[in-house]
Amino acid sequence: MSAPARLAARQRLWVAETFADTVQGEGPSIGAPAAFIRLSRCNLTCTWCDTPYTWDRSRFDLAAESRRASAEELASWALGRPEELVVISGGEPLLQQRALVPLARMLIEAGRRVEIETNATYPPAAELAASGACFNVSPKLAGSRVPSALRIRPSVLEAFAALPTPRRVFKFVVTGLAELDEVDRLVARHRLRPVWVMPEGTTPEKITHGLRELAEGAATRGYRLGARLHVLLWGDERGR
Ligand SMILES: Nc1nc2[nH]cc(C(=O)O)c2c(=O)[nH]1
Ligand code: SF4
Ligand SMILES: [Mg+2]
Repeated sequence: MSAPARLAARQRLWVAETFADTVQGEGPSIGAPAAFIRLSRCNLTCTWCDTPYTWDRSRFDLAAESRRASAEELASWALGRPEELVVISGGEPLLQQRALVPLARMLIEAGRRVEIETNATYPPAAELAASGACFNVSPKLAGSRVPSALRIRPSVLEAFAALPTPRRVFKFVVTGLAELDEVDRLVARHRLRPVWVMPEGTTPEKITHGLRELAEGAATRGYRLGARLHVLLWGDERGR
């Protein structure tokens, strides 16, 4: 490793948890065995968020819910695992994207695939986009109850849309059939393709019900239906 690379590898990130022995539950790699690095902190406050321990100071002690770890330490944990896919989620991982660059690079150089889950409010830095990581870009809808100006950033959507197709997909958590019209408007306005929609929910029953509700509307629009497979398998279990 060169001296600048060694320095970069020492950059530290706020981490909520690392876990493996699971599958990527969302998006194009659904079903793939995956190791997860969940970063702490988020800039949004979605009502239905299933990881409030990464951001909600009113309910959680974030100092107790997170630790600082270097990019090198996190890469070494993931490279000690057999899973080929490493998913970096949060929280909002792009809040810490400077330190994500060396992490993504180390993983990809070692032959891993990296997917970054993002809420589409921060544009990807050129170095991160060039690292070979793929982005599962998930803009939030009105059902999140986050004010529109905070959750929809047109220039960010356009920056992701400008990346080569295999590097990013757009993914929407939908709380009901009516929200597909809102997805349509965003998709048309910012030319977002390919699109995955998946039902909101933290129980297998709710996901199954949501899938049935969305199936026809998604197919008509040419959207892919995503299950949130980990919820079908393990419900709301943490670390899955
Ligand atoms: N298995 C599993 N797959 C996931 N894909 C995206 C997740 C996320 O929390 O962003 C997630 C998660 O929490 N678990
Ligand atoms: S953007 Fe994601 S992590 Fe942040 S509050 Fe919304 S659902 Fe939770
Ligand atoms: Mg999750």
